[in-house]
Amino acid sequence: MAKEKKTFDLKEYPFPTEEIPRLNIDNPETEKRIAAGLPVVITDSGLVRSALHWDLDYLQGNIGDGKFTVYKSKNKKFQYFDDKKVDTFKDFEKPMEHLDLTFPEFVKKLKTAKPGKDKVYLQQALNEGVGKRIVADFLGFNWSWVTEQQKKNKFGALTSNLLLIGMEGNVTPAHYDEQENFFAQIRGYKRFILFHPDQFKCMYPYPTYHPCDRQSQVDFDNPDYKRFPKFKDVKGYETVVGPGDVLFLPMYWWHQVESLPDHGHTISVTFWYKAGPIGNVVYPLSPQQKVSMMRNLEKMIHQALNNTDEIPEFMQNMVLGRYT
Ligand SMILES: CCC[C@@H](CC(=O)O)C(=O)C(=O)O
Ligand SMILES: [Zn+2]
Repeated sequence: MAKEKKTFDLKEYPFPTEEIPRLNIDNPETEKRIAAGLPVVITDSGLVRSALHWDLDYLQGNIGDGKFTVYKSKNKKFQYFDDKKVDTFKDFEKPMEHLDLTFPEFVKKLKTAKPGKDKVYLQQALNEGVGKRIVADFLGFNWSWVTEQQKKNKFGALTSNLLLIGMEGNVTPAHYDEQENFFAQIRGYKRFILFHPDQFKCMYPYPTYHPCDRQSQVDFDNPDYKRFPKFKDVKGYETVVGPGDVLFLPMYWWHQVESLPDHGHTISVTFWYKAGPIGNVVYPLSPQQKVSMMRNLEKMIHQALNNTDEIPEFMQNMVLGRYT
């Protein structure tokens, strides 16, 4: 008997979205969508079956006494920034604070956080430092399936399995990644809002040399349509993933991710894969290839000018009145 469809009270955004298909791992459509670079929620994969019992107590008892990367945010947003680029932007204000905490210190902060006060988000790559029961759980992941997907789709190497433990209401604002991602949900519910790479023109990412490279400048809660007029034309896809669900999140697809309010803290694990080898170029170029080209051109101009202050005028001189 099919599981009754869970319904959620979701915040309305000012753009239309379509539902991302939820397909069983054995449905032939599932692998077709992965091969086509289309998002799909894969049910009954068992990818993280050996971790579905993970909760804060179990993890605290078994994950080890090392330090974990935890971000703290004054609001609900956890916008990634590249520390290595911070000093190229003197007046850059870090959107969140990086703490290194033991697991018990993290759990205490998570449990004592006051509504509307600081929120915390643990984001730590699973590595050999974890306790042996966690290692056993990790080895129990459905590696044969995900490795088969990696090979079939000619993905590059597995780069990391990031453990994510977020408070309800936490938001990772819209951005894209340059890796393929099988996102496994273990506990709680996360809303994913995705946009096709061809929506780049509506998403206005920061410049590549900015600490928030790959992140959209648009504040979804208060869009500035003067600065970002095309955002009003954006069209998205969305889904809510729950325990056992795996979302295939293709490289360069934009996504905003929210730990649903009123559903408790969330636990997730990512399976990030490098891009595969570039085959022969086929025209017309894909939106993903055009994003990659824009990135390379921006980086080249930044390097050649060797002065970030000169870049805006250089870019405008090249385009305004000539290609506009
Ligand atoms: C640091 C990674 C955060 C994650 C989104 C989320 O679960 O909050 C994401 O963006 C991804 O898996 O690509
Ligand atoms: Zn991401």
